[in-house]
Amino acid sequence: MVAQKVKTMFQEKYRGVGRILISCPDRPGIVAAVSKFLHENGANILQSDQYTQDPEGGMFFMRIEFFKEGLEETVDELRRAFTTVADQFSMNWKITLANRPKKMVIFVSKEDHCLRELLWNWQAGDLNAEITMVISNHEDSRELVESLGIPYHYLPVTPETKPEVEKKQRELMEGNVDFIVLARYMQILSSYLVEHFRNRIINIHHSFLPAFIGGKPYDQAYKRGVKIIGATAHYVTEELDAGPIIEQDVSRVSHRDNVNDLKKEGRHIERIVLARAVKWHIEDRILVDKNKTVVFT
Ligand SMILES: Nc1nc2c(c(=O)[nH]1)N[C@@H](CN(C=O)c1ccc(C(=O)N[C@@H](CCC(=O)O)C(=O)O)cc1)CN2
Repeated sequence: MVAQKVKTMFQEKYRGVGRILISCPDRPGIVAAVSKFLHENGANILQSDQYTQDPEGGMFFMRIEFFKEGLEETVDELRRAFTTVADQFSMNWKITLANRPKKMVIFVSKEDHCLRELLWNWQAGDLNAEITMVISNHEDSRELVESLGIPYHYLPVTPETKPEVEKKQRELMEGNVDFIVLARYMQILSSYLVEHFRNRIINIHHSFLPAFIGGKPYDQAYKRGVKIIGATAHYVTEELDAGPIIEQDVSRVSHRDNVNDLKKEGRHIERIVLARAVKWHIEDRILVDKNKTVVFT
């Protein structure tokens, strides 16, 4: 069973590995205090990244990956102990377990190239996640998804039924989701979902934002006569395609390309950009600062 094989592999590979993600007002002594805390609590730093916006007094961002024997059994005690350091520096922080797979729910409509990329990466063992279900407003991907033993929920949507459908989506995911990926899901989410999953819904927009927001971006790009097309992975906010950007990439096109040529080239970029963003989210590499991100790759 693919799911169990993926889960077991990561549990062994990342046993005892934890991550601390921190954002706080910058001031001297933060790195020293966090390093001292980890040393005093029997943890060994494996990787440390930090970034300060403005030495004159901006925000400070940090991601530390560490090893501590028996972490899985003592992580709650470590979190309680860290509050002293966190309070001293007014930190926004979290400590996560690298070997606990995040529960990922994928939303898809008819276009399945991004879904397929995520499933392929997951099967290959590159995504430490448990795909707990796929939700779609079309039946097209049911056979593919269920062939991998993943539950598939078909929930057609109209403007009139959207509120009750979103309520059903929330009910289906309850207790079974850490984050959502919109893999070319062509429905605008209401604040009912967006607020509940703040900075935990990743969308792939098929343009190089902020260009060509909204529907049919390739048609917009073709009409504009662009020489570059792109894709953008971002966290979903109430405002369409305006959330914190996580990853982008581009590709050259020319006057010889029609709209379908743009879409065909665009599908390659969309898949790669979304997979990168999902992997970074799973690995706790993304910190959100207002409407921007800091990504520690
Ligand atoms: N609250 C948000 N929801 C969604 C976002 C977002 O940024 N905020 N991104 C979109 C993805 N998207 C482009 O990438 C997009 C999807 C759908 C539409 C749209 O006009 N949908 C219509 C219905 C269209 C149909 O039924 O075929 C609608 O929802 O009324 C525009 C852009 C995902 N959701």
